[in-house]
Parts: sequence; structure tokens; C-alpha cells
Amino acid sequence: MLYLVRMDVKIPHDLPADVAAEIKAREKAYSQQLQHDGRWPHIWRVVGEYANYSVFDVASNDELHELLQGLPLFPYMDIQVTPLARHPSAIA
Ligand SMILES: O=C(O)CC1=CCC(=O)O1
Repeated sequence: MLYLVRMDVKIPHDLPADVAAEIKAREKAYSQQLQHDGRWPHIWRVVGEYANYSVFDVASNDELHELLQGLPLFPYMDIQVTPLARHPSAIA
């Protein structure tokens, strides 16, 4: 199942810079692991915003929820999830 996910990152200004940097490093490693195993096939920066659009390819709503909850930046993000279905005009 495919899901379009928008993540808006809102790190509090009073979070110490070293703490923020450590969380971002863990976020990158977590994301890249899921990209390598195929469950996070796309991640794109939204131009001019601290946000991304991502596509997840997972087996269920529950699996997606587990993955999103495991994001180190999860406490500092607003997340919108759009489930995707095959378009009848799609050729691939
Ligand atoms: O910077 C972001 O958009 C948040 C994020 C998600 C995965 C990642 O590596 O950074």
C-alpha cells in the first residue's frame, strides 16, 4: 500500500542546538535505513519550507503508524497522511 505523507518540522527554538543536531542525525539514519529496505521510496524537500513530501510503501495503516511514530523528529512534526489508490488511467 502506498501513502503520500507530508511532514512539517517544528523544532522549538529553545531546544539546544546540540540536542537538535543529534535528533536530526538519528532521523537521517532512520530514514535512510527505510529507504534502503524499500519502505520509504521517495522523500522530497518542499521548496522554501522545513517540510517534506514522502511516499511510503508498507503493508498496512498500522505499519505506517509504527514507522512514523518511530521517527526521532516525531515529537516535533505535524504529519498528514494520504492513502493512495491506483488511478484508472495509469499505464504503469
Ligand atoms: O528534514 C525533514 O524533512 C525531516 C526528515 C525526515 C526524514 C529525514 O531524514 O529528515
